Amino acid sequence: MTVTPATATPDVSPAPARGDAVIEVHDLVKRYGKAVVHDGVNLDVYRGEVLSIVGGSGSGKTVLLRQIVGLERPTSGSIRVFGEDPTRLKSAQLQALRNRWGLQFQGGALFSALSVIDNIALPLRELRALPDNLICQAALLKLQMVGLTARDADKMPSDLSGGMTKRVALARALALEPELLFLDEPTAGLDPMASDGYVELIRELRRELGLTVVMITHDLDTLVALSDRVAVLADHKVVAAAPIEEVVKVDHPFIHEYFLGERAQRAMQALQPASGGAQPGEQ
Ligand SMILES: Nc1ncnc2c1ncn2[C@@H]1O[C@H](COP(=O)(O)OP(=O)(O)OP(=O)(O)O)[C@@H](O)[C@H]1O
Repeated sequence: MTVTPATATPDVSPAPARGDAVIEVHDLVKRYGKAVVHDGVNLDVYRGEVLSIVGGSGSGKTVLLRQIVGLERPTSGSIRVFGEDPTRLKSAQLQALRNRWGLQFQGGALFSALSVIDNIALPLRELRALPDNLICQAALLKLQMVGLTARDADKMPSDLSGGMTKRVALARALALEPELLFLDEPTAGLDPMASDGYVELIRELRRELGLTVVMITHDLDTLVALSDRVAVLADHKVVAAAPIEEVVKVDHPFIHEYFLGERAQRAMQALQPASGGAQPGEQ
């Protein structure tokens, strides 16, 4: 694809819905004292899509995710996930809602004193709904799903490479068979091969499990390989939410800098059909 010079104005409307909206963020304002992080953020995430959030350092990507999953309260505005407002639910209802998503947060450390299999089994044990032998079997299945084997089950986190650690964290995020997966910088710190392997894994899981994925990433290769749409956070709002090909046409300084540099142009070449990069609507 040829990257067209930016011509349009900010605030591109979201692409047509591919499914119903799983996440709806409307007029979100978030302030810490006088410091404004979000000032009128609007964003919908549709069932089955991979939506990536990009933005400069400190633009509020993680704070947005933390509000969506109910770890922080918005100053004003509304957030709905599967039609529910996480900030207004009682703890049992919030837990039921949380069971519908998996989180792999940046530095989402494994518990160092627990083995790989016990880390993966933890969310299932917390539910107290299954006998332990079934929990172990379920955790083993998740381990295999992320490309590891039963031989890795008894390893301790300190024995794992960076790529394996991310895969175990992903297996734990998938333990409760979520419909929705949040990934914060999933490939940060991985070498290019491990990063490519991880991207391929997410693609397969998404295809096989029909997951909706919301991902924060600085890594353009990951962004291009996985995203159906990209939401750009700048000026305290979402200034574009659209397929990458449309986002790059938006006339905004951050978008110029981020998408139209030399490195970006190389990553964008992966969007050409022959390369097998993610095509909008790919399942
Ligand atoms: N609990 C908090 N109290 C006060 N300020 C906070 C708090 N959490 C985040 N912030 C501020 O909110 C802003 C957005 O932070 P956030 O971590 O969401 O940025 P980000 O876009 O994820 O950045 P990066 O790409 O560097 O990880 C930052 O200025 C940060 O200092």
